[in-house]
Amino acid sequence: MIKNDLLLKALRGESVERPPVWMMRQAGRYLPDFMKLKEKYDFFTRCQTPELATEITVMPIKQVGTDAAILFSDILVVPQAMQIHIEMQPGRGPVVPDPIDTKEKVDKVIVPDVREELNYVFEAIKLTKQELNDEVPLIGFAGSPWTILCYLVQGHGSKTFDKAKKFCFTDPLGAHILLRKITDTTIAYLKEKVKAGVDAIQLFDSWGGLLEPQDYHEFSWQYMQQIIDALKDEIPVIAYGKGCWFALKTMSQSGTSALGVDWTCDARNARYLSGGQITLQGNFDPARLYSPPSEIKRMVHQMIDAFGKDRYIANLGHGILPDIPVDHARAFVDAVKEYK
Ligand SMILES: Cc1c2[nH]c(c1CCC(=O)O)Cc1[nH]c(c(CCC(=O)O)c1C)Cc1[nH]c(c(CCC(=O)O)c1C)Cc1[nH]c(c(C)c1CCC(=O)O)C2
Repeated sequence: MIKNDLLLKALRGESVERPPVWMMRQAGRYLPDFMKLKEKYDFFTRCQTPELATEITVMPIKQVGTDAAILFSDILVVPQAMQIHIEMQPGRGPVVPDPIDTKEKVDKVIVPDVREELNYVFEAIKLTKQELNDEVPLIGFAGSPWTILCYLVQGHGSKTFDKAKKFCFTDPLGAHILLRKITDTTIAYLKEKVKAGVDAIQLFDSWGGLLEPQDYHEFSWQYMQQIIDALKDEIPVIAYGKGCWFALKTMSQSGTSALGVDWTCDARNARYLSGGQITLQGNFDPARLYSPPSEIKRMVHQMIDAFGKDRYIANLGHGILPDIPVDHARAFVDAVKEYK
C-alpha cells in the first residue's frame, strides 16, 4: 500500500481532500544537486546506472515535496534500444547523426528484446521502489511513437519538425513501418516497466500538436491508442499531448485514466472538450514559475478553482525550465498542498 495515494485516487476518479501535484521533468534539470551529478556523469551514464537514476528520481520528493516520483530516464532510450545511435549533446539536446529518413533505413531498424536492451531501466525501477519505501507512487513513461519519430527523422530538436513531416507525407508507408516498430517496442517496454513495479504510466506526445487533426490521428493518435489498449487493464495511463486540445474528445474515449493539457487550453475548455468526466492534468505555464512565489501561489489556487479539486492532477503544462529557482518550484507544490 502506498502511503500518499492522492495521485492514484485522482487517477481512479475518487474524491480527494486536495489534488495531487507533481511536475513534468521534475527529476533533475533545475535542482542544484542534479547539476553536480551532471558535471560528473554524462547523460546516458546517468540513465544507465540504476543508483544514479534512483538518486535523481527521489531528489524532488525530498527537496520539493511532490506527491509522485517520475523515473529519471529519457524517451529516447527506446530508439537507442532499437540500435539507433543517439547522442545527447550539451547545449544542443538529442542528435541522431544518421537520421532514419528513407524507407531503406526504416527497414533496417530492429524491434529489440527490451528485457535485454533496457534491463538497466527495470533495475532502476526496482531500486527506486525500494528507496521510495511506498511513500509516494512511481510514474514510468515513454514517448509517443510520433514524438520519437520526430527526433529519428529530423535528427535533432526542432520547432517545426519539418523533415519529419516531409518523410510522413512523401513516404507514408515508410513512416508507418517506423511507427509500427516504435509502437511494438514501446508496448513491450512499458509492460516490463509495469512488472518492475511502476504505479502509473505517462505517455509524452510532446510534438503531437504540430500535426493538423487528421494527420494527428493518422501519424500519432492511432499508435497512442494501441499502447493504451495494451496497458489500460494493467495500470493507469496518463496521455499527455502538447497542443492536442483538438483531440481531447477522442482521447477521453480511449480508456486512459487521465489526460494532460497545456496552458493554451484553459480549464473550462479542457473540461468541455473532454466530456467533463475524465481526470485532467496540468496546465500551469512553466514560464510562470519565474513569477514571484506569492504570484505563483495565487495563480495555482485560481487554477485549482477552475479545474476543481476532484478528477484533477496539478502539474505544469510542459516540462519545468532548467533555470527555475528551487524556491519557486516549492511555492508551486506548496500552493497545491495549502489549497482548501
Ligand atoms: C521530448 C522529450 C525528450 N525527453 C522527454 C521528452 C518528453 C517531455 C518533454 O517534451 O519535455 C522526457 C524526459 N526526459 C527526461 C525525463 C526524466 C524525468 C524528469 O526529468 O522528470 C523525462 C520524462 C530527462 C532528461 N532528458 C534530457 C535532460 C537534460 C540533459 C542532461 O541532463 O544532460 C534530462 C534531465 C535531454 C533531452 N531529452 C529530450 C530532449 C529534447 C532533451 C534536451 C533538452 C532538455 O534538456 O530537455 C527528449
